[in-house]
Amino acid sequence: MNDKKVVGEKAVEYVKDGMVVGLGTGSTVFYTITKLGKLVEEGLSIKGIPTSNQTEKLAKEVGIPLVTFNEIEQIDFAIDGADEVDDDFNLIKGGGGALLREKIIAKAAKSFVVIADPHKRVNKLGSFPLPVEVVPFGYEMTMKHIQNLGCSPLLRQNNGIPFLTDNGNYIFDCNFPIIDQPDELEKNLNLIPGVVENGLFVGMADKVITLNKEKSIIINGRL
Ligand SMILES: O=C[C@H](O)[C@H](O)[C@H](O)COP(=O)(O)O
Repeated sequence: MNDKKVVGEKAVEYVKDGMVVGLGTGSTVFYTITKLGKLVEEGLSIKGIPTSNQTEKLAKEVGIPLVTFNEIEQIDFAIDGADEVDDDFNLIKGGGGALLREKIIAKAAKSFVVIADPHKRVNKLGSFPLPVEVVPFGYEMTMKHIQNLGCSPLLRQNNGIPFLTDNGNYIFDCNFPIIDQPDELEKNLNLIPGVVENGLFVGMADKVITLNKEKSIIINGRL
């Protein structure tokens, strides 16, 4: 079994009948959502709230009933992947461009569980370029302000056309040197006019499910 499947399916064990479940985005949580779909078919009663159009489509395909924010008071449990996880369980997310909705859902969840194959574990964040979502208006100027924080921002593109998030925004992938103070950087980025959100998730993960070198499941965190 591949690593993503192992951690992705492990997270499902925390999902209980009656829960509203935040459904993350990406190739790891794909396995979580697929497995949840099977359990729903067998009688598990949950409602999902998706973090992207891609996840909404997948959840519908596998038969998970979905809700929107106007139908719920809170999210019981959110499950998502990450691009990097540091020793303090801070994350870089947004490799797939879904960081804004992912952060809204993680923040709204009573518990937020991250599933990460071992390659995602780092001592300090920063090897993976940090995704920063910006509004298209004035993005050239927004880029300069981001650059002044000490990175080289690269506008994410597909065949020469700017990548658009589900929210109609652009993404800058920002190469910072090692990120020593992710909490400070997260705040400073979000103070720039034009920045909608950035992919630093600081102090948000309650639990991280990963594998050790021997491929045994390791579960760390606060839950
Ligand atoms: O925007 C995408 C998300 O933040 C993903 O959770 C992250 O990129 C990890 O994705 P994957 O599980 O495909 O590595």
